[in-house]
Amino acid sequence: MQTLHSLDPLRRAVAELRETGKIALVPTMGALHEGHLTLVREARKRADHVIVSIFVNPLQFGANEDLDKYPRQLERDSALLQGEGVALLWAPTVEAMYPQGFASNISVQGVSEGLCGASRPGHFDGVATVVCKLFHQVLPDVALFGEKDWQQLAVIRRMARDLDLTQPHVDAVLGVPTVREDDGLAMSSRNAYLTPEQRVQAVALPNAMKVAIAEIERGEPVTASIARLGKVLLDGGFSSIDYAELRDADSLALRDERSTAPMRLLVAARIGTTRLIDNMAVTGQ
Ligand SMILES: Nc1ncnc2c1ncn2[C@@H]1O[C@H](COP(=O)(O)OP(=O)(O)OP(=O)(O)O)[C@@H](O)[C@H]1O
Ligand SMILES: CC(C)(CO)[C@@H](O)C(=O)[O-]
Ligand code: BAL
Repeated sequence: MQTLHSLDPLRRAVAELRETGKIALVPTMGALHEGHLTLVREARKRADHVIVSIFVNPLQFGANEDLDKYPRQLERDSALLQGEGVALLWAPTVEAMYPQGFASNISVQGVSEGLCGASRPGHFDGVATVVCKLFHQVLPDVALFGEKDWQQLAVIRRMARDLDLTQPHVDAVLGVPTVREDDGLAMSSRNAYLTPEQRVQAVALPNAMKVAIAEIERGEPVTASIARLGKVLLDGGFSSIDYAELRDADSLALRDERSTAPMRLLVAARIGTTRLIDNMAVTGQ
């Protein structure tokens, strides 16, 4: 596996790989876990060469967020990716990604608004801008993202369609189902911030979501179920709820009572200062 940190060698390496087959891109911020490795394994099934990017993207962190303390473990991550048969690790420096004077921004309207877009202003502009750059740098045939970050996936799909990133080089933006710990907590690099006690409490998030979904699917009023979900989390050690909302799964539009489109329950909540997100399908609406 090659590891590259600047753009010219990356372009040369990508051109060489493309001569011998299809390329899949898996963008990450590192501190890899089984969720990321599942994306890599899915990528290997869909292309001849897998390129993984590791870049803790300053543009997508708010002023009071965890950019400085975000875990950086390049050596460990590199060994894991080597073991998964990855062809190339693209780990650009901040200067390589954002050269002096960088002044551009990709902003996706609609799907970026509300949910994480409301609690993390500017976050999805940062995500869209870096992912757009990654697509242009690597020109992948397929790019894979986790459903754990459901709204992010929707933003990237919208951007890829709007900016023609899916033609001619990028065939697909592929979502991969959320990989969970044995107790049901969605794997996330930020789980490492949890104290042992908070880690035990954190499982209330998927559990309370499953209860709320069962209630909603039985036809109980959505608002009451979501209010109970919030109370269970706050009683169980969570410090605040950023949002808990039922949305149209694809457009992320607010739920329309008469719609039969697939729905998604999306939640973001904090334990101490650690912010956890999760989302699950709601059927039978
Ligand atoms: N549990 C998971 N299952 C499937 N995909 C995941 C999971 N966790 C992360 N991913 C996906 O991996 C990619 C890189 O995510 P990232 O590096 O931000 O990891 P993360 O665990 O989501 O970190 P964070 O704690 O910062 O949210 C994204 O497409 C993300 O959706
Ligand atoms: C897609 C991404 C790599 C862009 O920085 C990031 O938001 C992430 O890891 O989910
Ligand atoms: N996993 C999404 C990236 C972020 O939280 O900044």
